[in-house]
Amino acid sequence: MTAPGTRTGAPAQDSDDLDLEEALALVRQPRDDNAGQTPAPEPDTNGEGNRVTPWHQARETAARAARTRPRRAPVSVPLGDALGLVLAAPLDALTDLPSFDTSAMDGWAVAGPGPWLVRDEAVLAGHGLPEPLTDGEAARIATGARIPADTTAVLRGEHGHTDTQGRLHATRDLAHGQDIRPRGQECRRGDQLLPIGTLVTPAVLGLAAAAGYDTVTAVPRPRAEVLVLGDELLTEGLPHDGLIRDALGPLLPPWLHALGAEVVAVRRIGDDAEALLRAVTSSDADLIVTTGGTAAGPRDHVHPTLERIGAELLVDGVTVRPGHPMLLARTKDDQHLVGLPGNPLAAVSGLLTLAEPLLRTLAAHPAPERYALPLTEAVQGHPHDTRLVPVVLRGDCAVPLHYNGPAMLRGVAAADALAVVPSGGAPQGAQTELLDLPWASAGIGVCFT
Ligand SMILES: Nc1nc2c(c(=O)[nH]1)N[C@H]1C(S)=C(S)[C@@H](COP(=O)(O)OP(=O)(O)OC[C@H]3O[C@@H](n4cnc5c(N)ncnc54)[C@H](O)[C@@H]3O)O[C@H]1N2
Ligand code: MOO
Repeated sequence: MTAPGTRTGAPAQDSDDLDLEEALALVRQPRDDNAGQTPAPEPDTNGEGNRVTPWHQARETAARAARTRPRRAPVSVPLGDALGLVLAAPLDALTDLPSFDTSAMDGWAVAGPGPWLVRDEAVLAGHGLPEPLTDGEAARIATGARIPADTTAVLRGEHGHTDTQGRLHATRDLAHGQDIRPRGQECRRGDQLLPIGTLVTPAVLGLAAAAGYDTVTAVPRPRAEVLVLGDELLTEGLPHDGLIRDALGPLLPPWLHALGAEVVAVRRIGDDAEALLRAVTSSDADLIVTTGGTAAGPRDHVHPTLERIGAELLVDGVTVRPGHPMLLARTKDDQHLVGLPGNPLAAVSGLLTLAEPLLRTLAAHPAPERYALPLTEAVQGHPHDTRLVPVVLRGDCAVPLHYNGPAMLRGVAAADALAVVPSGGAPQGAQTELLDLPWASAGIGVCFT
């Protein structure tokens, strides 16, 4: 990645403590009313007195957590379902490619020097072996058709003409072997075309099919289960009477899929501690993702549930805004739970901070290249936490978006990436690390099917 951004000296007010309008204006008009004051000391505990994890470290912990368990056995997957998986076995050619000598052009297969007598029957692609040519003979041939035995070259249609006696003449010099693709030109049967660990892209699917595969051997998608908590959530219609629409039920499954997971279930648990306990203990998913209930309110059941089942808390709070109450726990030897905060942008922050590295390891995806771009505007920082701020990419710059409050999706819905703004903020022009969003990256994540 390019050099990280310079930090501004001006500590900023925590965006969570600002009122709505101030929060909206944060990026537009960086505040400097704290300039010159001593920054608040770095807090290292959450509300429970436990250590919180720095943002970069939280991502590394999540990536490493999944390495402690054996990877699930490779699976054989039909080509139509393999997009976005990673090869668990090398792709060795099952055939020579091309598998027979083939014409590279529409024209005539010719034998020996011209002029040639043209045979009546044409040679078409997809047909059986044509009759051999005799010296001085030509046959009309299509691109991709099998070359008749004893053919010395293919003359392109635009480079030949027939005279009044029906003899074919070349209008250009014709080299021996010209426009014949010999069998095995691209590979021989058994050649390794792609190594283990290759991401299955559309091009890989095409190559696998060409090389004779109906299925590929791949790392299976890790199975994820989503548990949506909260009694206040509606699944349809307009918000009313203090109830709001569930934004995370629709957001998470396709996003998790883009991160490499197979979402096996989405369950709505409400604020029912016993239902949450049952759902967690009965799940055989590799990853359970909960939404809401991470804080310490009377209805926040995630921590007590993890305590009841003796789960190991690997990350309990992260120095990132939004999303700092996010958590990662090991619930069984081969199962993790990511607790996403209920505020929707905070949940996105948790998804990218904890679920993405964990799933990346489980799915054997390569880590994305870290990169940075300059910001078109200064971005206000948190005094001691990293901020994740939605941006759009324009040319070689990142343009911060304004609707970036923890409860807002308006910014991220228009964004290409999240800017990783260090504590203290980033001035205009600062090179700032970016996390691409799956629909905007050039990677396979763009495929949501
Ligand atoms: N006393 C404190 N209160 C809070 C703190 C704190 O440090 N001390 N942290 C705040 C922060 S920051 C966040 S983030 C939230 C985290 O809360 P929870 O994870 O416990 O989430 P809930 O309380 O269940 O919900 C928070 C908020 O989000 C709405 N929500 C929940 N689920 C959804 C959903 N699926 N779709 C749309 N919106 C959802 C919910 O209605 C609440 O408005 O805690 C703060 N409080
Ligand atoms: O800052 Mo919370 O973590 O609202 O998202």
